[in-house]
Amino acid sequence: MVKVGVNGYGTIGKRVADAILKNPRFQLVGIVKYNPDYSSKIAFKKGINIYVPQDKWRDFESTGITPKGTIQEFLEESSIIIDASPNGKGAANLSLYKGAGKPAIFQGGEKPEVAELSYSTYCNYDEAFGRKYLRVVSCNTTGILRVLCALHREFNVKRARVLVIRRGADPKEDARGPINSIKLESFEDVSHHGKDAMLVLPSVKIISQAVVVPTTLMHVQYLDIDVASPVTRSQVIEALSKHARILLVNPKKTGIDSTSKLIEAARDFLRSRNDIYENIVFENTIIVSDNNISLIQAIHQESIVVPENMDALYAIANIRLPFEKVVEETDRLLGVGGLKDVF
Ligand SMILES: NC(=O)C1=CN([C@@H]2O[C@H](COP(=O)(O)OP(=O)(O)OC[C@H]3O[C@@H](n4cnc5c(N)ncnc54)[C@H](O)[C@@H]3O)[C@@H](O)[C@H]2O)C=CC1
Ligand SMILES: O=C(OP(=O)(O)O)[C@H](O)COP(=O)(O)O
Repeated sequence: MVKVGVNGYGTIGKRVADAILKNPRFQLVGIVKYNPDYSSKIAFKKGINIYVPQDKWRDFESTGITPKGTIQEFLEESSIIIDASPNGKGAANLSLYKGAGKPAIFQGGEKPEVAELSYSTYCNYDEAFGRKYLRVVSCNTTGILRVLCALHREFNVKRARVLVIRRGADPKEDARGPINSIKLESFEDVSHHGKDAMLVLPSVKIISQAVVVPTTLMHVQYLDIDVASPVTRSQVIEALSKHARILLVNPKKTGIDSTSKLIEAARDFLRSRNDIYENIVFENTIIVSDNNISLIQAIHQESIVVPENMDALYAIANIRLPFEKVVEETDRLLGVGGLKDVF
């Protein structure tokens, strides 16, 4: 078993740690926690090893948590690190990983330069082998790239424009906003998603813009895509349906026409943490005209990148399986696609 450590146990780190626990190819060495908060206590009670900064050791002990070791020991005992630290902190952590000679997978909140390759399974899985540092692109970018690369495999995508309607905060982030506003994501003309997506899929011209809305459940995206030659709507539906990580939902049949109902369905389905690993494409919104395709999809920001982090582990651990096999294995262990039965 390949020994994997998770540095940072927030929204992404706790989900990736749980995914590692489900996969017999990998052993979760433990997590690094920086404060003895409620999530440290829950992880400790679940039997997960907790590594801490040396100067925080007593704080953890005084709340009843016995650390397994220090960050230095975490680095020594892990063969691969998944860095799930807050935006920008991964770049500082890189020197720790380099010092310990350990490969690492970073998240999309880091600048691309943190890693050798910005990564998204449906697009550049094969390029990830032999790399020491990978960066799984952000949640919106992952959602965009899954659709673009699923279509690119069949129809040769030429250009895409994307409007990202971005959630304001994750459910636990009670200090973020906006509260009563729809806000431009930045002062720039475009958002980072298109530029990021082009690092992974350079042959396609991708432009994105984003607004931020007062909701915590999911992002919503509008994609407008040109392919090389005319296609039909049924060809597009067939191409998207080939992939378990893209789920078509028909609002007329299911009554699901919102992010809140999607999350409720995931809750009722007893998905852990009501996670939705799949892009949810609203089937009625797929419009195809000649060589142009447009659609609206919802992306569960807290969990969408978990499958891609797991696939990236195979590549960085040099477990050389074909694309289809690694995707099937990750999806089966996480239960990706299971929601299809209820939609
Ligand atoms: N939350 C989301 O919707 C998504 C986040 N991401 C990316 O994943 C990364 C992590 O984001 P979240 O899990 O949301 O953050 P988070 O704030 O929920 O969790 C980060 C955790 O890292 C810990 N930490 C603090 N200093 C650290 C350090 N120096 N090194 C390692 N960990 C440290 C924090 O205590 C916290 O528990 C970011 O790059 C973010 O952009 C990607 C996709 C979706
Ligand atoms: O990767 C995400 O969004 P993004 O794809 O819009 O950059 C996550 O929702 C994290 O966003 P945050 O940096 O607002 O916490």
